[in-house]
Amino acid sequence: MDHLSLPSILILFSLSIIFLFFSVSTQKKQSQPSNGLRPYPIVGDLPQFLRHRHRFLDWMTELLAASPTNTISFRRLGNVRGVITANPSNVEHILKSNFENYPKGPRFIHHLQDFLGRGIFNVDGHLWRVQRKTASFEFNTRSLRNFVVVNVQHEILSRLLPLLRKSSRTGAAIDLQDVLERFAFDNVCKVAFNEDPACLSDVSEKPLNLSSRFAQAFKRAAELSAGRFRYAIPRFWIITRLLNIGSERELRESIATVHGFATQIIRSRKKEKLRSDDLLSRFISNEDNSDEFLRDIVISFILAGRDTTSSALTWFFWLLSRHPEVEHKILQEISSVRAARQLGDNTETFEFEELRQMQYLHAAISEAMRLYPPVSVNSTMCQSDDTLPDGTLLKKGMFMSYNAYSMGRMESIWGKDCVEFKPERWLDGEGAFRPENPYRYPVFHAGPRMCLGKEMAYIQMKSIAACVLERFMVDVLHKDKAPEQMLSLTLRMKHGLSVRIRDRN
Ligand code: HEM
Repeated sequence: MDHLSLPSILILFSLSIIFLFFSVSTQKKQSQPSNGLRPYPIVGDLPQFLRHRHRFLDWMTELLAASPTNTISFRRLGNVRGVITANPSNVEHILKSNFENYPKGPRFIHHLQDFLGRGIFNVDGHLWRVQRKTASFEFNTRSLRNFVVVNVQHEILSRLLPLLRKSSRTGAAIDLQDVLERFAFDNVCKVAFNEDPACLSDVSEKPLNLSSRFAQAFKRAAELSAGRFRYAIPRFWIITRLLNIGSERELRESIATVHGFATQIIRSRKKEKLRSDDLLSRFISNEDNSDEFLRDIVISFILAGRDTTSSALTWFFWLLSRHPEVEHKILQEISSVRAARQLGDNTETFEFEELRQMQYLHAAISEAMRLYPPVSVNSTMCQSDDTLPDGTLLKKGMFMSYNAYSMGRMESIWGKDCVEFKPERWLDGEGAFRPENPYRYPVFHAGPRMCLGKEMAYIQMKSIAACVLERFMVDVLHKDKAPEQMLSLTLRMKHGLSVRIRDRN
């Protein structure tokens, strides 16, 4: 509050009163139910959203499951209207068949623009196509894949395993979510621009250098930018940004640190003319790309790869703690991969080909993401009036979202056992992994904008899971209580995942 001046307090106070007045005065005047939601005049479905905020995804799932076509419409304050679906035909329609009609749209882009600028994650149309073309070419090169494998192995051997070993000796509880987030950040920074923020190294041994300041600022900038989507009054953040107060002031400072650091690296890399296998070096070779453009690309990639794998693995380890039979099968698979090794090959981590052979582990991680998709809800904007395959009408300017979390829990897609954790559902008779249609399982998105880092993500997740489980037992504290969810840009555990590490031998 120390940044708030008197006029800004008055503005905030008046707006709160107006908002409260509308919420309370319209409580009794409910209109006809629409798909399970009862919109109030002016404030729309907002009171219901607020009431179920703490269990938002499960509430949405109940509504979507109760709707005959697994699709509902909603209306927020200020006549912001939209549709949410868990219906694969609708998802295919918006992400592929009628892709051009469903861009991210100005609302999404505006929220993240200060942070992401014109990076791939935050643009539509021509700007997106140009970045996508270069990026998808690079993501399909063997040299990038090797670069990822080597960096993952290095982070596991030099930081993750020593940290867990130390923790197993002391017996102290650690927050596994935090550890995995630090790992993912180090790793994606190496891949994006060959910088090592060393987030996972022992904090006590590390002075706060420029890259760790970058890491801290990046974390805050991502949290605060995501927070803009959660305002009860949409676009209210624009006022606090204008006044440069509260979280918007902190966001501005964090973004300045992130942008400054990235620009400095880009300039020195251009001057040195040193090339490596990271993504920045690959984009820099096109001399038409400005520093600002390169900065935006790098930041978008870091954001895309930062909290996604850590979110998936955190839920995976929690699910594993409740399913020892799955852990047992993973361990059997790891030992058979080890047993098949050539004599003299003693590397502690796993090569790409060995990871590829771990089909059951692949299934178990995919199954964890079915129940807890890192990007749980994703939104587009309808560009011109349209009708979805299930008959739902959409008007120009409405949101069109799909809910991957609910889709993972739809009986219509996965059958009666849809809420159970069963990696076997992904395997054929021979035990080989059977990929699912991406419109039924849009965990990595689908269609022309599908995630570019999927293979990179599996390399990272499988390497970590295999190396950790082979050596340690991960005892989750309070494992019988479902962790509270926190919906940021990714699905996180609100209070982290407290675990104790024990040496398996
Ligand atoms: C478990 C891990 C991951 C999951 C579940 C995941 C999921 C997704 C999803 C749902 C989208 C669509 C987002 C949107 O349109 O707003 C996306 C896009 C993207 N992902 Fe991933 N992702 C993962 C890891 C990664 C990694 C490690 C990278 C690489 C650094 C990456 C790079 C990208 C990029 C560049 C896009 C934008 C594609 C475009 O707009 O054309 N992802 N991802």
